[in-house]
Amino acid sequence: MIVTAKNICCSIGKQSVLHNLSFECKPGEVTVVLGANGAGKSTLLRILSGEQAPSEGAVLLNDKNIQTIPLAQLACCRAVLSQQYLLNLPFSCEEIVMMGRYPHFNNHPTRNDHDIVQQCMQEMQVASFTGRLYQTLSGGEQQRVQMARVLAQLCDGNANGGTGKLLLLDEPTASLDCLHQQTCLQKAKELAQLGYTVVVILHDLNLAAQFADKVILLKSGQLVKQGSMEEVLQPGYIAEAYEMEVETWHHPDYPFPVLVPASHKMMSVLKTNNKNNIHEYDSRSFVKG
Ligand SMILES: Nc1ncnc2c1ncn2[C@@H]1O[C@H](COP(=O)(O)OP(=O)(O)OP(=O)(O)O)[C@@H](O)[C@H]1O
Repeated sequence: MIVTAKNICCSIGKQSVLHNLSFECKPGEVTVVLGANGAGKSTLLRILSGEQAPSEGAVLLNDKNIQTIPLAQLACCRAVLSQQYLLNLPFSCEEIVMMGRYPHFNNHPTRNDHDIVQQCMQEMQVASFTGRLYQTLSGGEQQRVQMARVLAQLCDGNANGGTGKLLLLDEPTASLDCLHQQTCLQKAKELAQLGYTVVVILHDLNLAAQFADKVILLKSGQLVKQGSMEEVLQPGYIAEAYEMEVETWHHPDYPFPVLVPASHKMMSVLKTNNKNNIHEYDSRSFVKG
């Protein structure tokens, strides 16, 4: 599914939150939205999901204005992981994941729905929480259950094709440990490779470097830069968006750069090329093991 944002503007009261944003998110790609706190990332995601209408401009899904697509139809092809889920009712974990299947059945879930719930719980490593009350889980465990729910919403069982599906994730790794950050974004990448269109808000520049095909970098609701990961994750653009200096390090064994705050230099293991603020490791300086 091609997602086209056309001249998106959003005002809340007198505050202009998003200014004239235009971009395209394509199937097969993970698009990462970056920007400082308050830059407008979550507002943009709500507009891309159809939950909120822009003040001006439009979001098109395969050339169709998302605001004209019936909710029941939208729920079968796009899933959203929001930042926070406050829940006061005593649902079990599998009941939460089953909520992702609600758009797909009328009164009772089928065997296929139950199978998909189990499969998605296994993929997010939450199958062992079956029978547990959701509220009794830790923050990161709850986040993984919510991720299983959005996967279940878009899953179509054995076929598992991704054509025509849109996955929107707002800081999916915020509460996750480093292993589960990798599991979660690896899953997002796999789904993109199956043909899903995936949009992820992240704060960690290094996770963005590792998983993004495309990056949209915002500052105060305006586009700083959009393009491939290599084009956008440049010290100059990062400084503009975050008012923080970073350095970009490259290692010959890794296809993506490492971004570090400029104050934390490891001069002993670096060969410095200050011209572009880019550093290259001397790999012989590292001892494996
Ligand atoms: N309902 C609202 N009423 C007033 N201001 C709002 C409302 N929703 C968002 N804003 C403001 O709009 C701006 C963008 O908010 P948004 O949540 O999109 O930022 P964000 O980039 O997702 O931030 P963060 O990284 O902190 O999650 C912020 O300044 C926020 O205070």
